[in-house]
Amino acid sequence: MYFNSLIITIVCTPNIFNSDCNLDVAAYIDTKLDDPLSRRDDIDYVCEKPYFLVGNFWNVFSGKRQIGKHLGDLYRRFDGPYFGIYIWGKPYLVIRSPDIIKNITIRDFNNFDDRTFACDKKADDMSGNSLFIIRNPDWRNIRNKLSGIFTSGKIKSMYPLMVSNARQMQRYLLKYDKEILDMKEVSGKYMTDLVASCFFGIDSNSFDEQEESVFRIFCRKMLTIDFFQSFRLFSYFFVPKFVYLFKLKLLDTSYFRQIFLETLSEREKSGVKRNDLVDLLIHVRDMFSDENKNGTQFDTTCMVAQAITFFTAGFETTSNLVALALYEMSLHQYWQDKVRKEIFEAFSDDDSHISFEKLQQLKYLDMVLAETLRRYPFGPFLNRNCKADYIIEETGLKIEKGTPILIPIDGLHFDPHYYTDPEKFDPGRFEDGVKGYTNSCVYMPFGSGPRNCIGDRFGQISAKVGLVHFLKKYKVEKCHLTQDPLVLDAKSPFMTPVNGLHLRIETI
Ligand code: HEM
Repeated sequence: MYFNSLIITIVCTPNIFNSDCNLDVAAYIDTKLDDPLSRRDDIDYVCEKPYFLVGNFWNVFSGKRQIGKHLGDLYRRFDGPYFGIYIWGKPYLVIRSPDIIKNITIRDFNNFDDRTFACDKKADDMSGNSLFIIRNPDWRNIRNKLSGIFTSGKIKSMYPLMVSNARQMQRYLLKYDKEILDMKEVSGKYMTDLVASCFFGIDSNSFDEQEESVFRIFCRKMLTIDFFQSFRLFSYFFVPKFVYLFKLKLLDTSYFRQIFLETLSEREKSGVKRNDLVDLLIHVRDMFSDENKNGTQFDTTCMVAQAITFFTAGFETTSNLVALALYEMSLHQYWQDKVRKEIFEAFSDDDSHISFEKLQQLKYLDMVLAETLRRYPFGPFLNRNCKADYIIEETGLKIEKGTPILIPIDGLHFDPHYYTDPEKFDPGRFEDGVKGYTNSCVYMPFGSGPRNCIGDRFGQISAKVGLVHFLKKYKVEKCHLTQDPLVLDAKSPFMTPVNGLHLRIETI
């Protein structure tokens, strides 16, 4: 017992790393650790026994378990509305109850409107201005300005660009009839070209086999998780002090910044319009050019930061979704046939294209995507910072100001209370859509509340365009290189397969 307390004291000491660490919560969790799985009579609160420095994340830091799955494991070990864990000496409150999640992310959002990530404009003006990371009041100001950027109408005007990219993928695949391909790489190329044309206004020609596209090389480089990248990501997520101390940049985005600025200057000189994100951001910047309140002017730096954010937040998430949907359909041919039949029926008589409107009516494709996102939510947990002391009314627990909150999406998505036979790939469970599940906060692949994903519609439409064009011409099958069950990359904070996704493709 004494040893436990000693360890906890040492574990809590590295608050030098976390000036905003909430010591009261730490003390509260300490009192519970004599019997880590015990409960207090008055409140339903249990916590995990932490280890020196790594807290409850040894499996994650040692590369044994993907972070989302690890949080899911913890979720499954406990019941009750929440539990506590330590990460790098800092206490976190993990919420299990959908009702409390709803209150935190929606009803009482004003008290939880920031994420817990490091945000330092001086260390990194790109991530420091990014919508994903920026804190309030700046976030609210920028999100309001961007609210109209991904409406159905705006996405529709980018639809021809998306279709043109999907056709390039179709043509490229012709050469690989009856061969095994890494579909993660193919969907990566498709999404690279799509974001390059829709967000940066350039053709990146990733399917050109003569010479690898420079844009694609930089995309891959930026997203490769080596030791330093892991350290940087980890610091941004869990040890903000390192970011401020070492002036760490979240990502090396200098190439993308240069490309965006070149396109911007060309557009401004020529006045040419392409209905893409560059045009939309120019419009937002010009519309608010007079405003200079709160230091959140939407200037060129802020504009470039959003373009890079949309690119980083949208590219890998969507290409992952495309590849994983194909993977699941290769294992479940019944669903592949059902979706393909629906696609054939939706194409126009001349067989050349599917309209933007019809794309939205593909019910079985929607169900397959919803189920794929349930099984593999790219960002497997949400996080929120508690702005001021807050009482959970259901239980009376006081969450102290500054406490970081985690919402374990994997845990909820695989909870048999909410999903019958959760391990089974069953798109049929979404026959009536996802709304019921989303409203009750048990389905959150795009997050929850006002700080949810701003690009969810863009991501889903881009994925659908790619899949429709793929399935119209090709079948996918499992082969001897296909992982079954799928192995997730434990080194990545995101739910992405390790070593690609190899499938056999065949022309129809
Ligand atoms: C399948 C595709 C995608 C998935 C699964 C996904 C998932 C998510 C999740 C889980 C969040 C956190 C939400 C929260 O904390 O409540 C998020 C935020 C965000 N996503 Fe996505 N996303 C996808 C596509 C996109 C695309 C295509 C874009 C840009 C065009 C985008 C831009 C963003 C941004 C900017 C945020 C931060 C929003 C804010 O803080 O205001 N995402 N996304």
